[in-house]
Amino acid sequence: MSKKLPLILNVCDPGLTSNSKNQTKNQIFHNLSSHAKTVSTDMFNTQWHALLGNYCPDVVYFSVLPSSKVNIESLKEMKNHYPNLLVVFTFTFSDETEANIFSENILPYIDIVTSNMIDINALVGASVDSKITELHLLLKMKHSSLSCHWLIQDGDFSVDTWTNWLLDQDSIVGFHSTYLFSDQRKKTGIQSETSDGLYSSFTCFLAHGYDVLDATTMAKAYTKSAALVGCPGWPLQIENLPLITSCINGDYSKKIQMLDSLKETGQQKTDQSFAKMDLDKMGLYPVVDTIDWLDLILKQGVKIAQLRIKNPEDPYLENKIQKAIALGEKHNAQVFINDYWQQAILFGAYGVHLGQGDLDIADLSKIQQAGLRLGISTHGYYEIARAQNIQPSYIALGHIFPTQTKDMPSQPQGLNRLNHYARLLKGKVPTVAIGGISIERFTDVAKTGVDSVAVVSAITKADNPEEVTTLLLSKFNLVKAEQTKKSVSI
Ligand SMILES: Cc1ncc(COP(=O)(O)OP(=O)(O)O)c(N)n1
Ligand SMILES: Cc1ncsc1CCOP(=O)(O)O
Ligand SMILES: [Mg+2]
Repeated sequence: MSKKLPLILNVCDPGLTSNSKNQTKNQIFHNLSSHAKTVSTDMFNTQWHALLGNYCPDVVYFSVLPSSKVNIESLKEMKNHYPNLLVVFTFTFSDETEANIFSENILPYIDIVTSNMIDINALVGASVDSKITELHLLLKMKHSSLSCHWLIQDGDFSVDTWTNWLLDQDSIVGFHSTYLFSDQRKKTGIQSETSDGLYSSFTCFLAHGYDVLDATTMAKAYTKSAALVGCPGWPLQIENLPLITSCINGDYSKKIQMLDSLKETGQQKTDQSFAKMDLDKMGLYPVVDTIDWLDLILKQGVKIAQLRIKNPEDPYLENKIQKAIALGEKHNAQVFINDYWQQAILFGAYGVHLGQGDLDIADLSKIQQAGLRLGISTHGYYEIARAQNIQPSYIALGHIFPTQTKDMPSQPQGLNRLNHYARLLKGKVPTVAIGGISIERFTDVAKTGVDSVAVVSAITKADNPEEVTTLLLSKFNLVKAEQTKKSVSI
């Protein structure tokens, strides 16, 4: 059965429903495997109920229109009937009256406002050269009770850098793309990132079910490849991912901000990259919590594994970490220590695995300078872009399927997304898939092209763990052999 394509209800000014701007938008929707139904504001105002009933859109996108053209009652009723329906609104400032209508009547029903810096500055009465932190403060003061996101487009022609800011009540995230007047760019003749392209692709990714951070990251990658090659498809080039900076009051550490700002000031990528993995020793990646388990799997020929002890009060923690390192050396295997980066440095581990929260407290420069490998957990495009800034030894992608082993705040990614991530990162940084990977699902996961497949319960809950370990090792080798055969015959 074919999957229904995401649908966007595109509401715009009556005179603009069939103009060339809308054709460009429709092309973007098409390139990104979405459908759009374009209607005028008049039609939305009078027939929103029937439109929503007939088309069941994933996102309603108010693209080019003055705020005063939207019937507030229709908008309000729609949001009351469909509270989970995402509403994106592109705000353009024309005069104070329009701005007041937008702030007072429209904004309460909008999930994401897309706009450019000049219009948002005008909306809140900020000067044109105000810093993003000042703008954030003014927005918070003016709209303190609101929980929507603001995606703001900014650009600097003089350095050919195009920045988007994603603001909410608590954080500012910057997404920067630099073109440096590239030759490819000159060929396409596209002078700047077009905000229409950015907002339309952003809306598409939302309709596909990505969250605002992932959708912004992907829209930046999409518009960058559009400027470079003209008419791109799904974002599959890691070079086009934006540089992510300036997370304040958010979840991210000063350490990562420091790495980001080092990059911003032109620090060479290679200066900070973490030690490399031995790719030939990736493959089945068991994650276990005791030395006995580690011993068992390494004896079966596993060459990459992790010691993951979740009790920091374990009285034998240091002893176990030392034993894990020694076992790795004995079996010539790449053994990672989960979480305890200081002990891993102290005892000379092969590598450390850190999740997004761990990155807040770890000293990444110390890990890198000690020559340890670093693996980082990610759960989508935004975190992949951030992890890529850090240049880790591998990027873990998860969780792929529902798992009983760890409480996950995010949704399972599924094989389709994993396929895209694996293609995006192939040849750039080694990848590890993790989460809910059973014996039955193992081959399909390996076939996505990831370098390693991490499992916990598939081995630790098995009746015969030794047998399952050898089975999974051979399953991985089989897929790898088929992939090598294919790449040779192409
Ligand atoms: C290979 C691999 N991928 C992901 C994780 C999860 O790390 P994290 O998000 O820090 O969660 P904990 O494992 O610490 O609970 C991992 N350990 N290994
Ligand atoms: C540690 C971890 N990180 C993301 S999912 C997961 C647990 C995976 O365990 P299982 O293979 O049993 O689903
Ligand atoms: Mg962790």
